[in-house]
Amino acid sequence: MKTDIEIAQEAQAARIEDIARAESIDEKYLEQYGKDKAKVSYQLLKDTEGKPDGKLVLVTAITPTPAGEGKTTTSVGLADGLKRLGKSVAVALREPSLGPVFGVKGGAAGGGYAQVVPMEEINLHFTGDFHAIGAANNLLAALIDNHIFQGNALRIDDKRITWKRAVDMNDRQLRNIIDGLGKRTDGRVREDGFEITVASEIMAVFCLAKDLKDLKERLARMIIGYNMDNEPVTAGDLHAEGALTALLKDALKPNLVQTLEHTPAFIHGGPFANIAHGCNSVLATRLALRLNDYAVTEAGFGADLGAEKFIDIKCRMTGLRPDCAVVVATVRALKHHGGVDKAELNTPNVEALKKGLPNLLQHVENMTKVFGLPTVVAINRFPFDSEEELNCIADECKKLGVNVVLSEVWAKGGEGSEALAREVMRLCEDKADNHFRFAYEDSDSLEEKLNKIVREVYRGDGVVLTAEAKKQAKRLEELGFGHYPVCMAKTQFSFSDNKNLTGAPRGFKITVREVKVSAGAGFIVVKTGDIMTMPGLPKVPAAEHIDVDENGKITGLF
Ligand SMILES: Nc1ncnc2c1ncn2[C@@H]1O[C@H](COP(=O)(O)OP(=O)(O)O)[C@@H](O)[C@H]1O
Ligand SMILES: O=COP(=O)(O)O
Ligand SMILES: [Mg+2]
Repeated sequence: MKTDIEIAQEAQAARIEDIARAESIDEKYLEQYGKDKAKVSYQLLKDTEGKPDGKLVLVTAITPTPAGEGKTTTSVGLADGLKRLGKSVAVALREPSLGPVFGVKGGAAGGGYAQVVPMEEINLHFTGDFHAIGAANNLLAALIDNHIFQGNALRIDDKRITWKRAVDMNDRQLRNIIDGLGKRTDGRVREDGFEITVASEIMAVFCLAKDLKDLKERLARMIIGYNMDNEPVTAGDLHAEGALTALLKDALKPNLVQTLEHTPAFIHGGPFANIAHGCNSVLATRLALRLNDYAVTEAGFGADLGAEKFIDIKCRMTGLRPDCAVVVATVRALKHHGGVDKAELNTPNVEALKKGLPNLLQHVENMTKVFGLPTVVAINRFPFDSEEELNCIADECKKLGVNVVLSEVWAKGGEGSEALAREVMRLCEDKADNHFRFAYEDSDSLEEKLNKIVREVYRGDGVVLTAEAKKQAKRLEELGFGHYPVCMAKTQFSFSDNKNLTGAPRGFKITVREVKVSAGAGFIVVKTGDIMTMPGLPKVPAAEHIDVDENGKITGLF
């Protein structure tokens, strides 16, 4: 079997202007970045106002193993399958972060014969959006410290600066730092720290902004910390929003590339779903919907994270509504939830598989009952899955009335998802079965929102706020942010806040240790357990297996 990068490098991609033409994107909206990448002006959305949108398909998954269970791969393959059935379709995905690319997980361009191309460029610098977001984040950080150095007219309390510096890398060494060292003219000494760019509030603002004006207004509202009277200080107070918007103006245009089967792919923005809201930009989703009968989009990690935030944050803010949901499940992840060690996941084990099924069933119940969406389980077939294991999942699901289809997109591309594509089309057409709802209401208090998510989605016994978190929550409600939706920052490896509690755990509480408002993004970030916004590299980083030959050909990217 060829590697992902070998398959991608052998691909005969169409010229990006031909992909755009097939999407009826007039060349006046298209800015090419080479022969196989382009940006599409958001003006196209304004100029096609009133044109009906296509159907929105949300792809989520069960609680993943660290390698991931194939949401991106399935999203790409499903879009290819819908195209094979004659539908106009696009896939809308997030841009990969260099953290996982050089860390554990690898790239985020799909896999096998269900990939977006040019895979190396998409996984590395792409069109520079993350660099622009990082620069904007760090310009604001520099303006904060410079304001203090130049006399601190806003009386910023340097013990209450909530704004972090950012870099798109897994670098634990930068989590907690002291800077401003040196001579008096070298700055003011203070505790500081970095978060990974995908956790920056600017990334969230970028992904939720509906146009350039909204982007700038949101940037101005971002709270960077508090003054000596514990009053919020915003980026607008520092007159930063104009410069930040200048840095982001071009990045805000969604990127257009293609799948191996020349299906259009809008790839834009990249928040992780454990430490951020986990969805690609609203602009990219809207473009995919406006130009096609179907838009297939992914929300990160398991349905307890990405799908919950897609619904309770992105849909709540935009009015978007999924027409159906696809829950990706794998034999290996179900065996993992059945207690099998990583080294044994390729060994057939039906008993363990059955023990892991409750994790799948809980995610399916959440999508159908908590969020009211027509749902299908896509079993993402891996090479070492046995027929007996695959039949076991299908039989158990059917016994419980769970809709399930086998997906073979990794091995076969779009041909491997035609059955899934047909089921998705059926679910989207059957509006009677769509009872979309949020997990909580705007009017719920912050603690009520948290308890509804933990009890209804995670099936926990509720939340416990530390004394510090309680103080922060009270202050945010006093400041009028209590009606904001919440963005749960939680481990992706468990419904609980303990990554070792696999399967469908019960009898646990979620400990909230920090509550911080992202006033520009319009939600409250709730840090649980020991979740961190600056991941670290593993013992053997993927970076060690990446190389480039004398002709510039990259190997080892996956
Ligand atoms: N059916 C499959 N067989 C083999 N490898 C797969 C399959 N599906 C996905 N992968 C690989 O697993 C990893 C995670 O896939 P991805 O689609 O990124 O998952 P997610 O989006 O859920 O994190 C990628 O390296 C991808 O190539
Ligand atoms: O935010 C995480 O996204 P994936 O689940 O696609 O890795
Ligand atoms: Mg993915």
